[in-house]
Amino acid sequence: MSSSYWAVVPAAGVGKRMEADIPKQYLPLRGKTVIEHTLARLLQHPRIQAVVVAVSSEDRWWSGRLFQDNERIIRVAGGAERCHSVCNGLEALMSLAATKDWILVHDAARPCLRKEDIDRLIETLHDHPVGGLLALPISDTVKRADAGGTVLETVDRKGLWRAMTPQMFPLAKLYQSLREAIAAGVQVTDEASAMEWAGFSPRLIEGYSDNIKITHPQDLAQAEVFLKRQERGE
Ligand SMILES: Nc1ccn([C@@H]2O[C@H](COP(=O)(O)OP(=O)(O)OP(=O)(O)O)[C@@H](O)[C@H]2O)c(=O)n1
Ligand SMILES: C[C@](O)(CO)[C@H](O)COP(=O)(O)O
Repeated sequence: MSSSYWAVVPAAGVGKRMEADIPKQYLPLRGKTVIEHTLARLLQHPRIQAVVVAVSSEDRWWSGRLFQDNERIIRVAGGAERCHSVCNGLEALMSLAATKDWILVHDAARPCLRKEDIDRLIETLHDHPVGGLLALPISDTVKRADAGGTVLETVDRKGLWRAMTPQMFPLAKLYQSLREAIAAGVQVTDEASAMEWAGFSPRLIEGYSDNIKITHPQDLAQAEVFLKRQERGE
């Protein structure tokens, strides 16, 4: 029997680095909010059953959004860190999905995700023993610096990639790995690092470079440009 595909969207952050008055996932972007673009990209994909969104309990912006009454959107409480928010989403799916169903975890702050990238993840990983994630090989020279910005060393970039999302793993394995890594005090900044800690080797899949995470103020204008280009079919 073929597996189903579900999405978990961590959307409970405050966006400190964005230096905005509201959480960055609710900032305006080409006539909608950032999160509305992100959720639309996932909901429009025919293979994705439903999207579990982790929203902060202090969130004042979610209610009244376009998706509030969408039956393919399940809201759960966010957590103190991104990994806790994702864990809460996975916990909700444990009573809805099969243990081997594939979960695509995607940041609310990445609104430029293309259907082709979701297609590539599913086509490449649907029968993979572990799962994997979208990523970009690093093409710049990489420096390590001290807190004051003084270069300490140039890092060999051979084999180095930047992780993006979605990150796609089987529900039960991901949920268990994430909970155990968190319990062990591991710094878990993405789902793949929890799977790696559990001894699995995720597969990296090169994605589009416009799948940026809106993190700093200038990223919003960049996302505007990328969405405009995508609308023109570029
Ligand atoms: N406790 C948290 C923290 C972050 N996130 C989500 O995880 C994604 C990626 O995290 P990041 O870009 O770090 O968002 P913030 O934590 O909001 O940003 P900052 O670190 O600048 O505050 C975002 O969609 C964010 O909403 C979450 O669901 N729960
Ligand atoms: C998951 C992620 O987007 C992969 O690059 C990244 O780790 C999120 O990090 P953040 O510090 O929570 O933005």
